[in-house]
Amino acid sequence: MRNVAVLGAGKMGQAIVSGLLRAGWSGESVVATARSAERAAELRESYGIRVEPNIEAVRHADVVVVAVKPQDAGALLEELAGVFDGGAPVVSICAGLPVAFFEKRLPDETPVIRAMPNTPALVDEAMTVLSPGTHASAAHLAAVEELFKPLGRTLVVDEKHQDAVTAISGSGPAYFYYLAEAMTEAGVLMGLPRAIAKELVTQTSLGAARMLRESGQSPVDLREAVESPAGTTISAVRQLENHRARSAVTDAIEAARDRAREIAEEYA
Ligand SMILES: NC(=O)C1=CN([C@@H]2O[C@H](COP(=O)(O)OP(=O)(O)OC[C@H]3O[C@@H](n4cnc5c(N)ncnc54)[C@H](O)[C@@H]3O)[C@@H](O)[C@H]2O)C=CC1
Ligand SMILES: O=C(O)[C@@H]1CCC=N1
Repeated sequence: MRNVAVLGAGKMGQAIVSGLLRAGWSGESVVATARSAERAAELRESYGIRVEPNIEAVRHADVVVVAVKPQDAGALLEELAGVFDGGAPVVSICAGLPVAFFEKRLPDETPVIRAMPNTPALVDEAMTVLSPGTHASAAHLAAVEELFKPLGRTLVVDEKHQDAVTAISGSGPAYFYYLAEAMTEAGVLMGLPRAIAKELVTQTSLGAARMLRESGQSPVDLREAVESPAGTTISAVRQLENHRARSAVTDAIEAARDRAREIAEEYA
């Protein structure tokens, strides 16, 4: 693939663009679209990429990434009707919207791939999960996977899992930031300077994430190794259990999954 078009380069689209450029794509090969002239200028200046109207952007694209909000996807596809011939694979990162939403609105046999990345793409640590649509061949899927690989890790799952994926890894960074915020505030409450509390939380998050990745141990084993008998950690964990934190996490993630399902129904 030589040319990629990112339609609707907002927060996630911009993260993808920045990752592609770090991976060696030239500014000439990446075209983005934006709704305002200010945003277009900002993208051109920051990344040296081309910013064009949607109908121009798709013309020479070898892959088209739809990165608008789900509620804007229908209007965007209407704009492309009669212009986009369906020759290039279309990758949707829209939460909730099924492959069928795109297949219904794009030319017959357009290869569509549903993808769920996350914002750590900005530091090449994204989790991107891909699901091929009806007309996406193994070659299309492999090419799109190659596109996302430099941004972090990739996985392929059946589309039926995408709402759960969205709830876990798509939204997931926000849950960690929420915990990081709460831990930092707790440090400040106990008298730590905010900058020190933040550094403690940040390094502890990184260390814990690397242990999960590199130790081969389960989260339970890793937690038990920190919990000394009658020690400090078990006292904290008892409070988390008392406050039903595990149940809150499960309910929160189910709510994200349910919202993805609602989005599909709202915009079908
Ligand atoms: N923010 C996140 O962490 C993640 C977001 N997503 C998905 O990515 C998509 C975008 O989300 P964000 O980047 O957070 O939203 P955003 O609002 O920052 O970006 C969307 C951009 O699309 C632009 N846009 C809308 N209609 C347009 C059109 N017709 N032509 C050109 N530009 C248009 C908007 O002006 C905006 O800049 C959503 O569908 C979301 O579900 C997926 C994974 C993670
Ligand atoms: O909150 C959202 O709807 C998007 C999808 C996953 C992350 N952000």
